[in-house]
Amino acid sequence: MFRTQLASTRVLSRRLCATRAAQSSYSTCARSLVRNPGRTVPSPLFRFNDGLWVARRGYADASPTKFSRAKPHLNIGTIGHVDHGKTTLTAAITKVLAERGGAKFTDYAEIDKAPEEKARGITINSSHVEYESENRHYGHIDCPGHADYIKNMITGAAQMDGAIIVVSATDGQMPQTREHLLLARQVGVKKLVVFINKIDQIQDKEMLELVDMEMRDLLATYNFDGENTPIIMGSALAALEGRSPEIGADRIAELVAACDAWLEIPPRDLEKPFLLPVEDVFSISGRGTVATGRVERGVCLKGDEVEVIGLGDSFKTTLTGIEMFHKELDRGEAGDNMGVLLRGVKREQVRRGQVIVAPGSIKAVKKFQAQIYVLTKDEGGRYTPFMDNYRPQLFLRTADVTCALHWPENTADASEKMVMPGDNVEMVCDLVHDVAAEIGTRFTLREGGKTVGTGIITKILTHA
Ligand SMILES: Nc1nc2c(ncn2[C@@H]2O[C@H](COP(=O)(O)OP(=O)(O)OP(=O)(O)O)[C@@H](O)[C@H]2O)c(=O)[nH]1
Ligand SMILES: [Mg+2]
Repeated sequence: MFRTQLASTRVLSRRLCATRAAQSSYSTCARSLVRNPGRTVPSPLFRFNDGLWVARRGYADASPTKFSRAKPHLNIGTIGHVDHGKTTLTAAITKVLAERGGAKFTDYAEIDKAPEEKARGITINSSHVEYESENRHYGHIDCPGHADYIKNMITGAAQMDGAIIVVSATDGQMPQTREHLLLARQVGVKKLVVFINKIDQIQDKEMLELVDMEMRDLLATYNFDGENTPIIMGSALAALEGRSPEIGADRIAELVAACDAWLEIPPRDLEKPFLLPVEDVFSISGRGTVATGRVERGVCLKGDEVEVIGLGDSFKTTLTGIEMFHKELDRGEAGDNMGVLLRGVKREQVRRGQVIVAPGSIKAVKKFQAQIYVLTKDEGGRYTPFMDNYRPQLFLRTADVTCALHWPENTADASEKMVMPGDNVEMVCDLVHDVAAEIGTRFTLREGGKTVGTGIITKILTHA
């Protein structure tokens, strides 16, 4: 019985979405994507990384009110189809937690009038709120429009460790529910919590069961744990308006508890394997070859064995010295700007664009599939579309290599398909030289001195 119902709701929702998707993409495109005239972004919320502005981890230090490092921090956000209640839910969470002393209430209007941060032509448009549960401190991102979600997730502006996907019980899953799920998967979100919203409008209990079943199916389709993912049903609006706690505030509390229990804190930079992108190389007479750069992740100790990877030349060596500000150190860690002395290595063997890493922790790749956001002309990007075999420069960490963009295998009409400025596409990047990269590594595409796109690796196709 469920199956037939399922099929018919699917047909219905497919029809509904076509109209809705069209509406929403027009309205969000029309939203101000203004080109940035300057380069500085005077915001405590973002930092510049690999040519992109990304939300700072623990950005809430900037707010003197509540932030304390006593509780582990997690970045999350609300995702889901337009109008399903993401912003209402965000406001409701702060309201319910404010009553319990874990947040400052941020009302709907405050969240929805997101600050616009403009940098290097990419407009970042998202709202950050913070709150505390029993065990954790959360930074929470809500975006005002569908196009912003896509862009922010690909560029890394909305770096989420976990997410709350909001689905309206009245509509069930819709196109952007699916699109955001796919993107969440692509950008490395491992776990989600589902909030089925607007249950104040549903009389029929079976309808709720149906939405629950459909969501579990859909989660599994995108490789999330469909069986065990917590699904909470409630009404964000009831919680925000302080009525019917059995579907309002109590359900919000249940949602936060589910986030605490189910969403995992990813390993932090210091716990990850060592990686130093090479920025510059010197030869110091009597001592040997020194490579400099800023440690991206992990820790290194003097005497460690390391691997130099990328640009056609990968080999092992030993760190015989670590230096920072002309001082010798025994240990370097993520964030340090340092020089490392490499045993028995000639200057010509090491080049900017390679990485020095813990052996075996990353490989060089020549070809990968990526989710790419193509900047519009108002964002500083191209004026015209491009086709298969477009060849921009790809910037990844300190590497800068030419690449050819192709449609993935089995794409219909690949030779005629165009990519328009403003599009979000999945394409294959074929590099002229190999570089160290992995799933989740971000890069930018540039042409003639301007950024034309940004991307994130979703699948490795060929190792060097
Ligand atoms: N009846 C009812 N309406 C709700 C509930 N939650 C949200 N709404 C209404 O649904 C509409 C959309 O809510 P928003 O929170 O703006 O939805 P959104 O997902 O943030 O929308 P976009 O940001 O435009 O994608 C508003 O009119 C809300 O008042 C709920 O639990 N019950
Ligand atoms: Mg909203």
